[in-house]
Amino acid sequence: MILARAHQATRRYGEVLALDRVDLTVRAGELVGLLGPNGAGKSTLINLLVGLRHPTTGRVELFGGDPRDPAARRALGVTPQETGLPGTLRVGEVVDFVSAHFPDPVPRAELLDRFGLAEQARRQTGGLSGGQRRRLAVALAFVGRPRLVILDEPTTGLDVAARRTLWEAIRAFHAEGGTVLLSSHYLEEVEALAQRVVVIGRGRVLADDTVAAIRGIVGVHRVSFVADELPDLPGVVATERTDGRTHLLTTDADQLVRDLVGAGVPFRDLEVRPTSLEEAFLAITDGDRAEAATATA
Ligand SMILES: Nc1ncnc2c1ncn2[C@@H]1O[C@H](COP(=O)(O)OP(=O)(O)OP(=O)(O)O)[C@@H](O)[C@H]1O
Repeated sequence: MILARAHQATRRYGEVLALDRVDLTVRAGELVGLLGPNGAGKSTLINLLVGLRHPTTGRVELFGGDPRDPAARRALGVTPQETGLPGTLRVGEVVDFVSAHFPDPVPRAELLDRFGLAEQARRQTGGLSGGQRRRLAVALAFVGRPRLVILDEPTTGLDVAARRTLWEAIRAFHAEGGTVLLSSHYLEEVEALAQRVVVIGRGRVLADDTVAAIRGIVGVHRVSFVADELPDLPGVVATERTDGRTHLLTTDADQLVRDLVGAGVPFRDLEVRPTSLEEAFLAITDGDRAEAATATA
């Protein structure tokens, strides 16, 4: 079942083409990561899907209806990139205020506990740290037991521990059958949470696939080991040396290991792993940039 959909959605802001014929489908039960550099169009796409903006051309649907129709947004939870909280209200009061809009809200204590805010229930939101405020803003998206949650860069500005608390809460929601679309700059975050990744660059969808497949598009592996001297080896894309280890990036790890053995290199602690999503992401967006430069030329 499709919960949110963009079909050939284009959005212009004057001269700026923020989204260019974007197709995106989010099905029930999915956890989809929206990944892209600054200005790629992630927030614009999210704003179309949640009904804050309308496409210049093309179509968007939410639960089969028009996102600008409040009825279509009933089972939606959203945390935009920037949110404001009334500074003099206590955390618990803010939760109660939002809860009052829903027929069967998550109990206050349960929600705050899930987002690591139980101890802050009586604190005024104006006195919270930036990270605590952000966690509260994200928690509010979950109050009404939505079927679909859309989060625009939920963990921006959070430290490692706070980010992990948020990841756990998102994972728990997904494990209970919830659907999530989240945008992120943190490639590590998308890798940790999402099954599917949609990579956006300059308003276009560059890739829409599993994390493994996105890595596969680039197909680069990292072969690392400890060795002193290295002969010239074919098929090495890049060489790095850190902490006494040599890291070779290659498109054919099997052949590279055969070559190392064949050349009699006395290596130890061999490790072969796929490149991180971050490396894949940089390769895709660099490719896109190169393509654009060629087109311009
Ligand atoms: N209200 C607006 N008026 C004019 N241009 C806009 C507006 N909103 C966004 N843009 C432009 O549209 C493009 C896409 O912006 P958008 O905020 O969607 O990107 P993003 O991927 O969310 O970026 P970031 O990761 O920096 O939040 C950018 O060039 C941005 O400057």
